[in-house]
This record gives sequence, structure tokens and C-alpha cells, in this order.
Amino acid sequence: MTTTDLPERAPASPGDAVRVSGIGKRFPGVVANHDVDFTVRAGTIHALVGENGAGKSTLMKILYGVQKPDEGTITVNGKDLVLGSPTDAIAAGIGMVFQHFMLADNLTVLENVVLGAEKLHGIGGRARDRIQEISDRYGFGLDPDELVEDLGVGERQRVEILKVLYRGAEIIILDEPTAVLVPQEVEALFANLRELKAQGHTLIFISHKLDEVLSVADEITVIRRGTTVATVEPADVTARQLAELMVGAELPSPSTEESTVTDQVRLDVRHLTVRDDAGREVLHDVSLTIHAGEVLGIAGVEGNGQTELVEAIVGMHRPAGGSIRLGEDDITAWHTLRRRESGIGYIPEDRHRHGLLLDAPLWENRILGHQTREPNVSGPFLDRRGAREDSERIVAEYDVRTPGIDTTARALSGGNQQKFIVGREMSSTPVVLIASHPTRGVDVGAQAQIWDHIRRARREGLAVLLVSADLDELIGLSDTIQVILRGRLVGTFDPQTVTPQQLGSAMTGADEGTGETTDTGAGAE
Ligand SMILES: Nc1ncnc2c1ncn2[C@@H]1O[C@H](COP(=O)(O)OP(=O)(O)OP(=O)(O)O)[C@@H](O)[C@H]1O
Repeated sequence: MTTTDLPERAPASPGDAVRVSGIGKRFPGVVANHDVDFTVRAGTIHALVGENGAGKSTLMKILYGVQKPDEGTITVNGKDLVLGSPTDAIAAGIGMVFQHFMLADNLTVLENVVLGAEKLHGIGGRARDRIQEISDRYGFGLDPDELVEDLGVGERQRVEILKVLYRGAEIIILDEPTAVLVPQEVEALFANLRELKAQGHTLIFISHKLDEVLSVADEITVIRRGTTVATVEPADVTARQLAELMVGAELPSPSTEESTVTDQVRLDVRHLTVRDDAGREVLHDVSLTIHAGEVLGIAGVEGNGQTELVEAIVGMHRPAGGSIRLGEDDITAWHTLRRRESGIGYIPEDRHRHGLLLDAPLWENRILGHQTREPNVSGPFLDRRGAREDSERIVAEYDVRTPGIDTTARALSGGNQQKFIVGREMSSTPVVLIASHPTRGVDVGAQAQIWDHIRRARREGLAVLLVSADLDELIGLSDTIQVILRGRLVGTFDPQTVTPQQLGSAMTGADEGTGETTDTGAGAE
């Protein structure tokens, strides 16, 4: 493995699209970036990898003008720039595609693209022609007049990329672009990125998926504890070596496990049907059973009913039909708090909406959703000391990188927020754990830790419903995988034998009628 040590403040060469020198950024109690040096050559795909909290997002936000650095210089196409806002970045030809899409569902592709950029080509025919031209040029296959709500996840992402191209971006930053995509969509995205590169664009992307990074990037910069430690080429490293560069130590080998499934039913969902506010069925006649010691994985493209399934089980959605039993109890009519008190742990999909009070300190977040139970209460009273001590324990046990438990949740990096939620939900020794994307946004080291925690709990008899977009995670953790498509369970797979490609086909309905799914009668058609 060769690592290219980055020279100190070398002058930008004409082939450099971006050169970052000596960048530092501090937040209260945290050094997010220090002595960051790296160079992105024009017309290449450059990946940025690092552990949770390593400082990747902060660095990209500095490059896009969202955050101001405390020191250092940014050179774009040979010119030193001060990026005071995203407007400055866009003027310098830099665009950013965020992980959470910022599209209005009820508007068309055209309306979304021109919103805020009306001055460029108006809002009518000229804009439509320009959008069509960009879409054709890079093979995006988008129709300017289609409603965004009718588009799949991959297409929405292409609309986001189109938006920045429309605004003239030559350098495009993507924050974890593959986190929400199925394998086929990842391939399509990479084809788009390669096409953009072939036509002279420079792409910088953050990712935790090291095999993907190795397959698509020309160069990879590793950031560790706020600073750049190496820039390497994919041919020179393995995924494991890359992970070790990120962590700065050797990684433990993942453990393999025997089945621990018992015959004791912990969660039994029968004929569950859920309607949305408009009365449309978003979940149709879903039945599933999870036993003590069993992980049932749910694979599906986002938006196929998995959110409603999870929310119905934890009591946030009232079903239109069917029943839910927790052990001996029919909990269909119970409210959320009672379900949680009876042993349902919940790692929510959207940690900002349901998992955390962002402006409250971590120790208060320990209490959230657990306000009636030890260690947060003692008799009828809130036990601040108990909550604080347990927060310290979670921070240590789950390696949550934070200055302390009085820090607000907002100030933690995304992955560290997630580690805290997982720690909290596992603390109350749940009987059933509903885990929605439990390792989304966490780095490989933390992912291995979270998997180990889930496996340990499963050995001790926990029943887990695992909803994930990460097929390797589903295959690695589940005892059985069921595929959800358009609100129905459409097939059951054995994780020992299924491939990500087979799952991807079932998830998109590409194998309908021909796939090797084995119907269990559990809500399958
Ligand atoms: N607005 C903020 N206020 C205070 N601290 C912050 C803020 N933004 C980031 N930090 C801190 O800066 C450090 C770097 O965070 P950053 O989000 O850049 O990490 P990251 O590498 O992108 O992590 P992840 O992979 O988890 O998203 C973290 O310790 C984080 O807690």
C-alpha cells in the first residue's frame, strides 16, 4: 500500500480543481477540522472517507460555503477563494447534493430545478429545453414535466444532480449518495458519475461503503480525527486497509454466529392493513412472526410501506385492520408509551424527527421515550443522576464521540447521534427491538459494534425486526429476510444463500412471477 503524503501548502497546479490547505474549524469543545490538506484533480472522482465524527461533513460544508473555516485557504481552479455562503460556492462552480433530498414532491422536475434559479433561463420553454438537454447529455432519463412524487429514489437523486448542473456546477460534492440506493441504483449512479467525469466534471463524494469507494473513485482521501492522513489510489489498498487507515488501528474480525431462533413467539402481526391520510392502502394484509432469538430482516426500496409497518408496530399509526401481539398481549389498541414500557425498543428511521431532541443535552435525550423507567426515575420522581450516569455509560460503551453528556445532540456528528440512540434503545433490555436503518450513516467500526450489540442481545433472546437499505447488513444479521413491495410482503429469502442482486430484483419487482421467492403465506401473494 502506498500512501501519498500531502505536501505542506504546495502551490496549486493547473490540473487541480480544488486545493484545500491548512483548514481548521473549531466548535465549542470540539476541533472538527485541523491542518486539513488535500487536492482534488480536475476531471476525477475523489472519495472522502473517515470514521463518524472525523470531520468529513464539516469539511464539505466549508467547501460549499455553509461553514466558515477558522483558518486555511481554499483554492478553486487556481484561484484563492473566500466562500462566505453557498451563493459564493455556486458562483465558483461548486454544487452540493445533500443526503436528504430537498425536493418538493408536488412539483414537477422542471419546477424543482428552476426554483430559486429563475433568472438563469426563466421558468418556461427555455428552462425546459435546458433541463432536457442536461438530462440527455448525461443519460439521466428525466422528463421535465413529471411530478417528483412519481419518481423513485434514484430518479430523485438525479433531479438533485441536475439541479446543481443547471446552476453551472463543474465541481459536485455528494454527501453519502449511495446510502439510500439499492444495488442496481448504485450501479446507475456510478454510471452517471463516470459520464459526468468523462465530460470534464470533478466529483467529490463522502461514503462509508468502502467497496463502492474502491470501485468508483480515482483517489481516496482518508480523514481521521479532524485531519487528512492519507490520499491513496484504489489499486493500492484493500477495503480492510482503508478501514484501518480510518481508524488508525487494526480492526477486529467480524464474528459469525449460530442460529439462536427459538419457538417462543415474541411479536405476531396478523393481516395488518394501514391506510394513509388520503385513505390509500399503504400496507396490505401483512403478517409476520418473530421469535425470541430471531432477527427478521425487511428489504425494500424506500417508500414501499416499511415506514408504516414500523410505525404501526410501535403505535404511531393506527391500523385499518389486523392485529399486533406482543408475547401474550394484544397491543393493537395500546398507545406508544405503553408498548415501549412493555418491552418494544425502537431505533427510528429519522433520528431528527423521532429519535432526538436536538437542542437538548445528551443526558436529557437519554430520558426521551423512557421517561417512566429506570434509571430515569426513582419512585415517582425524575432521577437526573441516574439518567446522567447511564448516559455516561452509553457514551463509553457505544464509543459516542462527544465532549460530554451536557453537549446538545445537535452538536454530534450524524453517526455519533445514531450510536447514542442505539445505546439508549438497547439499554432498557427490550423484548422486541424494531430497528429501522440502525447503522445508517455510521462508519464501519461503529457498524461492527452495533451489529455485535444486536447479535449479543439476540443470543439473550431478543426478537428483532430489522428494516434496512443496506443489503449486506440484512444478509449478515438476519435469520430470515422478507421483501416488501408496494405495501405487501412479496417473498421470503434465506440470507445464507441469497445475493444482494437477487434481493434487489425482488425489491424492484423485476423478478415478479419468476423470482425464486418462497411464499410462506405470510401476507405474500
Ligand atoms: N454545528 C456544530 N456544532 C458543534 N459541533 C459540531 C457541529 N458540527 C459538527 N460538529 C462536531 O464536529 C465533529 C466533526 O463532525 P462531522 O459532522 O464533520 O463528522 P463526519 O465525519 O461528517 O461524521 P459522520 O460520518 O458521523 O457524518 C464532530 O465531533 C461533531 O460533533
